[in-house]
Amino acid sequence: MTRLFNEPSEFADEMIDGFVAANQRWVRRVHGGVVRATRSTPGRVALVVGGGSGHYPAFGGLVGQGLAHGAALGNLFASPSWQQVRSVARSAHSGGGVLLSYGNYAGDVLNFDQAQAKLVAEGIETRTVTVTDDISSASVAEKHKRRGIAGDLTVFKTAAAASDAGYPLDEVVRVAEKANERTRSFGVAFSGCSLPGSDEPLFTVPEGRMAVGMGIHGEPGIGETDVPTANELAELFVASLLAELPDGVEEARGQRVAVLLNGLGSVKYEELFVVYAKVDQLLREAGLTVVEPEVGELVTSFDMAGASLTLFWLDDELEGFWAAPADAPAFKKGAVDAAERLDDTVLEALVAESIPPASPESQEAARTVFAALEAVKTTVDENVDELGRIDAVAGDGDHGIGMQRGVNAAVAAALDALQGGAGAGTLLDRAGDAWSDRAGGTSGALWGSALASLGSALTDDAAPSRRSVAAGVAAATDAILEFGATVGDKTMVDVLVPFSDSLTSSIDAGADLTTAWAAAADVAVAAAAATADLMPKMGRARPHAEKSLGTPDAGATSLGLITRAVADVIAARADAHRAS
Ligand SMILES: Nc1ncnc2c1ncn2[C@@H]1O[C@H](COP(=O)(O)OP(=O)(O)O)[C@@H](O)[C@H]1O
Ligand SMILES: O=C(COP(=O)(O)O)[C@@H](O)CO
Repeated sequence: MTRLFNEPSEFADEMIDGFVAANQRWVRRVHGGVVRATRSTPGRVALVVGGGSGHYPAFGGLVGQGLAHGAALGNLFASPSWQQVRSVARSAHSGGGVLLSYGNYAGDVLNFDQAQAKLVAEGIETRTVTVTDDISSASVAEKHKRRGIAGDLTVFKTAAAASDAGYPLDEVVRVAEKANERTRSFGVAFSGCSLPGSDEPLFTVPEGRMAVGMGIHGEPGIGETDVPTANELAELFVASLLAELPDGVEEARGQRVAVLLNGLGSVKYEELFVVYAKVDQLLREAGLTVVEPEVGELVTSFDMAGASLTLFWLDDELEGFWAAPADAPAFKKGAVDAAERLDDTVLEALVAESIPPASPESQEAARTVFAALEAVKTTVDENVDELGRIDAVAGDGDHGIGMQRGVNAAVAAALDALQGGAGAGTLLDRAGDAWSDRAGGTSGALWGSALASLGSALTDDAAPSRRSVAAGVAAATDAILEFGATVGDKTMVDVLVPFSDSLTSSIDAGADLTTAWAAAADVAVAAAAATADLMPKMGRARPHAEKSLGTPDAGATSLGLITRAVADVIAARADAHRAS
């Protein structure tokens, strides 16, 4: 369990502060994460990595010469927001384009993809390679769906070395994709982990048992056995990984492999070395040549007890890049050339954007929107634990705190906008931007997009009409549907679509906004409860499908609660107008 923390909600930020203070030789803080403290050669590809915090040395510990140029650092076990990724990429870019690389998790994909689209739109050539090395997480036929674990390191290391060799972006992508195809990992866990301030572990493994193939956020594995001896574990690791050769490798005998034996958080280095002795012996007996192995903590899962083995099947090109020098806080190899240190100028200072002019009617509407956001905040605060509990049944238990982080930031940004004279459109746009930036994860990206779309529909020009509100909700629904879920997948879409349909049809039938919204909120709350009967098909909950039957979806539940809270604000405003 985590013993040392101050305010749990501040843990990730305080951890990054300390990490940067202790590693100024290598890294500098930027909005959203860290970048190298040394100047990169102009025109070289910038490798930007990232993911949730709680996996140190992934991802900040892997920033430095010969490794990543920058890392976007999310909250604990939650992906960074697209704004964080974009900010780190802008700061790391030195004219040769950007390669985004990270483990294949739903929230990360969603946010890194959005960041990529924004970077491309502003003229920075950007590509992505996701890491999919965990062979327990999907079959070979679906290997593109696999999660990324310790294999992050081999992909990042070789991509960075290719960039240092002057390869252009297309070629760095080719090397990273080849490295990913040739990297295979297999992990086991002996205990779960507890996040700071939590009374309950996020997940557990029964005493004396070993979860085979469990993921680094407690995603279920492929089986459970009694805890084996160190030699038996080595045998399991090696046999499992030799049973699946990557494309382009016909037989194991005669191959050269880099080997990573990774501790997941609270297994001692000494234990790892005992396991490694047998791993090394077994690989040599199988006719493999081991090249520059690594034993230690490379990608962890907070204080989880467990380990993983990674085989990186080398060819001449990959071996050269694997062996190339690197100098990062948590990973060093050979000797890198001295590079010029950058000064401490704050990178990517957040420029406050001016508030565009708005009509008095839209400014008046902005006050109602602000009151609605405050009501959303109250509802989220009141339900934060329950939302976390629901999410923990099949997800990672952070939905409540993620929503809380998002709505707090949204209300603060909305207040700034209101004080600056914003109309309803701009206020919603600023609130959405702050929500996704601060919350990160899946729901942060979804809520950010939804508020921005609603804002575009309401504009700053006129008082919103009941028709423009319904059109705005429909636009927000379309924006969420862009993320790929459809009705029946057990997500917030199962609430948003019937809510929006009900609102539009009541208004088309002549209802006023108060009546139409209240009726639609009833539909939303009922639809949220009905998600209990569905099996999840998206996001973190997907692999836990059967566990989630009988429990509603967390994102659907919070949306149902929010529609009801906003209904009360709309009704109160209508009463006030009638009275005045
Ligand atoms: N593609 C998607 N489209 C719409 N909603 C989604 C999608 N993927 C996940 N969700 C919603 O996001 C919620 C998870 O949010 P949250 O727990 O805050 O994010 P994270 O999984 O990043 O921790 C789910 O309960 C579900 O309602
Ligand atoms: O947890 C992570 C990403 O999870 P999402 O739930 O998909 O946001 C992160 O730790 C891995 O980068």
